[in-house]
Amino acid sequence: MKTESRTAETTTLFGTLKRLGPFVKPYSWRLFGGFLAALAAGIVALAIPQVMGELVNNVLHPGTPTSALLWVTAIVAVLGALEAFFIYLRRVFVITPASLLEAEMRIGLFKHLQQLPVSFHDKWASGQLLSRSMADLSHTRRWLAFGAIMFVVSTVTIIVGLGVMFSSSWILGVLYLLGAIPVVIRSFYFRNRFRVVSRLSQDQAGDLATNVEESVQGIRVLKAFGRGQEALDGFETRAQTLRETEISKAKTLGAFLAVIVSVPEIVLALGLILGTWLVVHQQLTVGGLVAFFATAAVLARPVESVGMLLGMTFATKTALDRYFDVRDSVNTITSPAQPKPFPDVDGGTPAAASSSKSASLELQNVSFAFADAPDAPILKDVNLAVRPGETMALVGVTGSGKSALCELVPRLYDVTGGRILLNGVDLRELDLETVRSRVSIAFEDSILFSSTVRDNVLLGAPERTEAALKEALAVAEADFVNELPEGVNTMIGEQGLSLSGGQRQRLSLARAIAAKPSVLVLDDPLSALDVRTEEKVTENLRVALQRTTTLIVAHRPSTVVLADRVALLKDGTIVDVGTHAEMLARNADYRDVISSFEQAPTVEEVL
Ligand SMILES: Nc1ncnc2c1ncn2[C@@H]1O[C@H](COP(=O)(O)OP(=O)(O)OP(=O)(O)O)[C@@H](O)[C@H]1O
Repeated sequence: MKTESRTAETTTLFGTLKRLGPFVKPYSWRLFGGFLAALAAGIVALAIPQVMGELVNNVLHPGTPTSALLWVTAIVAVLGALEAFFIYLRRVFVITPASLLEAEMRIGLFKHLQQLPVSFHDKWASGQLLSRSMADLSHTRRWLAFGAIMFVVSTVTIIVGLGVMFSSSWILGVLYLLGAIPVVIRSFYFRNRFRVVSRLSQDQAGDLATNVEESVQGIRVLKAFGRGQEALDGFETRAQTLRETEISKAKTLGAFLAVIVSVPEIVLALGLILGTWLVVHQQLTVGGLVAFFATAAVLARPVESVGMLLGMTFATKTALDRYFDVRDSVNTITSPAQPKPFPDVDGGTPAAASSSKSASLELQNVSFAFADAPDAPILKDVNLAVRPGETMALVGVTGSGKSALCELVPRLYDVTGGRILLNGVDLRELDLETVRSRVSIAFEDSILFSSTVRDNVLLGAPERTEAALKEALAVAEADFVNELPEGVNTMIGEQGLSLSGGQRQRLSLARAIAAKPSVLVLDDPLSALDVRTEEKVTENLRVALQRTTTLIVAHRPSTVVLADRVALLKDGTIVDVGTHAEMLARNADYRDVISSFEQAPTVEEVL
């Protein structure tokens, strides 16, 4: 299983939230408007108890005219309506920017994922990337639209409310403030514990998503081998682990909430005793006591929600840390600051340099090791020169590094030593996009996207014409597309029609051909074809790609024979290059490899 790098918890809450700044900046005025609206709602809510205090002190006494009573009631009702209006206004202000910000961050992440090298994707499990781009960003949106604003507003409301309480009675105010001490102490413990447990739960949710994805992708294998129960058991264990973490998270929050809710209640009970004593000793008016308790009642909600909002803020910090883990991953395969123009060996002007002009391909002392095994190079001191327009077959036993070598040519990985030249220029000195438009590759595992046959084949084509489509399909012997329900407009891929392995390979090959590359790299793209079709395709390729430099990984003598020359890869290096006949005559290793291709499996091998 892929294990992405989980960064240690080194960032502070402020440090992480600060990184939202550039994303928030375009919407700062609207978010500020939302904050003001929420603040106004809080202040209006606080004004209601004051009006009630006035009511008790100055209005409610024997002989009060009904009109005065109606006036006060009307004021309370208007204040209530105003509070509701400001809450509505907050939503209007923040919902659009928060959802836009979420979409932008998501698109930014996707763009970054597209740019990151294959070595990054080798390490990171898809479920982790999925949960970071979906759940973590939804969490951030909810926090921004509600949590952040309400956290600030609740804090301000509590501070203002405390001021109001002090103005009613400083003794009661001090009592209320003393209640904050256990809450503050508790919140430190809460912060540390909640941070750990919320990170754990978000990571485990990502692992679970990976688990679902792998099981769905491998459903045929699980069914065929009767391993459904095992997969279910594995999933259940992970789901249970996540559930336990969620419970632990809820318990942590619950324990904190218990303190944050019960302490003010206890303080209020003590306040009632003290307040009554103060009223009896005429150090406080009845109206003042009513206003104090009404304010405390209004503060009960922000005090309670501040705990929840703190939890939400820490969970958002975790979500953002997870998001930036990916955004901070450095793209190691980039264009140089000043790329050289693609060298046009035919001597034409750059404008005339069509992408279908062939180029020479040369590997000079190339070595390569995967990032997770830097001390075990797959390729060592590889030297190989493919002339413009030449077809070079690459032959070697399984696991000898043929695919690794192929993937170096379009810079899916970078060499760890030596260099690869296109028309004499190091790939790393050329613009990356240019390299990838000049080099096209077809893999053994053909990946098709949920789209039409046409879109899949013309994915990298410089001209998306009918002629280019037909030509590529013809060379790849993919005439089966005419039999599909809607021909080239038939939807294929995960959301469309399923194709056989050989059909998929031919479409993948057609895609590489339609790109009209200068260098075509074919990493065993014919392995799923029957021998006759493979021969036909190889023959077509020879005719159609006369001007295209081709490096083809071959597993069948029929393909090798049609190549101009063959290179033998052994122990991570090219040990011999020559025509098929020359190699057969002089190289015992080559004869071994070729005969292993031809040999029918023995009874033991079959069993
Ligand atoms: N991402 C990776 N990280 C580490 N090692 C890898 C990675 N991908 C492949 N390898 C290893 O590199 C070696 C060469 O693999 P490669 O796929 O290039 O061989 P190959 O010659 O194309 O094999 P085959 O003919 O079976 O396709 C293998 O030992 C393989 O296990």
